[in-house]
Amino acid sequence: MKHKVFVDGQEGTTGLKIHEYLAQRSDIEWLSIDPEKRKDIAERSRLLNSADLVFLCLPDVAAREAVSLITNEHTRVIDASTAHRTHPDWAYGLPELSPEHREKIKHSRRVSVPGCHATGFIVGLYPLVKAGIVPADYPVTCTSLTGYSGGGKSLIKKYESVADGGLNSPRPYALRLQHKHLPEMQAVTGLRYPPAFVPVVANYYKGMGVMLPLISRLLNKPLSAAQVRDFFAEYFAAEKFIKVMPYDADATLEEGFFPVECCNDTNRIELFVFGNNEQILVVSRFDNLGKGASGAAVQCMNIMLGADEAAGLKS
Ligand SMILES: NC(=O)C1=CN([C@@H]2O[C@H](COP(=O)(O)OP(=O)(O)OC[C@H]3O[C@@H](n4cnc5c(N)ncnc54)[C@H](OP(=O)(O)O)[C@@H]3O)[C@@H](O)[C@H]2O)C=CC1
Ligand SMILES: CC(=O)N[C@@H](CCC(=O)OP(=O)(O)O)C(=O)O
Repeated sequence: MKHKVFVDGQEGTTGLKIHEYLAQRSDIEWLSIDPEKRKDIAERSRLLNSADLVFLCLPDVAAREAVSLITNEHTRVIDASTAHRTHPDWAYGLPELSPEHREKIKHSRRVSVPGCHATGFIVGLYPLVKAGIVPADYPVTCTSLTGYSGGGKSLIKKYESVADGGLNSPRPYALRLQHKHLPEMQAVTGLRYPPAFVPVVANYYKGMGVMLPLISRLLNKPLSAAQVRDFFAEYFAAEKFIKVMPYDADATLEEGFFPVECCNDTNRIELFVFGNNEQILVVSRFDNLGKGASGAAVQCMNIMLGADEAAGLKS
């Protein structure tokens, strides 16, 4: 039996990528919308209600609207937007966090795909808070480097338009420290206060490095960087898409510099721990359009449909 799948927002960055992932799948019947009608509410509504599963690859407002257009009990939804990530009735689409997260995704009719920055942050912090190593009131800071495709069609156009130019150097943004991923970062990890989070976008297409510094003596259990690395290795041992890198990871650097594009075109997160007995730096590296968006959405779909979780995805 084929599963009928519709992507609302099929012409966008995330939607096109999902199509790429699913085009060769023999278990999927693709319901396509006439590009001319992609914002026609009646046509969207017809397709949303005809599908077994829909991906919402839309701005938040349009994603909320799409959900309101679904009037049957059957259609299952995977939303790539920020709209439902902390909604208690929605599953958070990061199955690697715990068996409970994976189970909730499997049985849910509504799944929200994590934000790209949030993905790297939560993978590095959730296990440490859960184990009581990082206290819930820890003063967490984070800096995250992303390629410009993270900003969707409009940012891609801006970076790639010769006329605009002038975007060569990295640009920190969300400097009011109120980035839209903060609610999920705080809610999913169980932190008492939101982190001080600074994203930086730079002039390359895709690839992320999310950096989370910790000070050992401020932890509940003052582990060294090497011990934190071993903790992660055990925590994620069974996970196909999370690769905990060796502690002594200098060999993976380029003359001391950290390359952020090494996981591009995969659904893999590489988790590094650098540092010493006092200072710890947790870094996650992944493709913002892979595990940071479309790859994660397809992984959730696989879980929901009872298919091989890794089907069509590169680890
Ligand atoms: N890019 C990334 O790395 C990530 C993106 N996301 C999230 O996924 C969602 C999609 O992002 P992305 O693909 O990058 O965005 P894009 O801007 O590239 O694509 C969004 C698409 O939605 C279409 N659209 C807008 N409004 C409507 C509407 N009312 N009805 C139907 N279609 C509509 C747009 O149409 P048009 O073609 O006319 O512009 C466009 O094709 C966003 O919420 C984003 O925040 C999440 C994680 C990472
Ligand atoms: C470079 C850039 O602008 N990136 C986007 C994040 C992309 C993403 O994860 O968006 P969602 O929150 O919708 O998932 C931003 O920081 O807003």
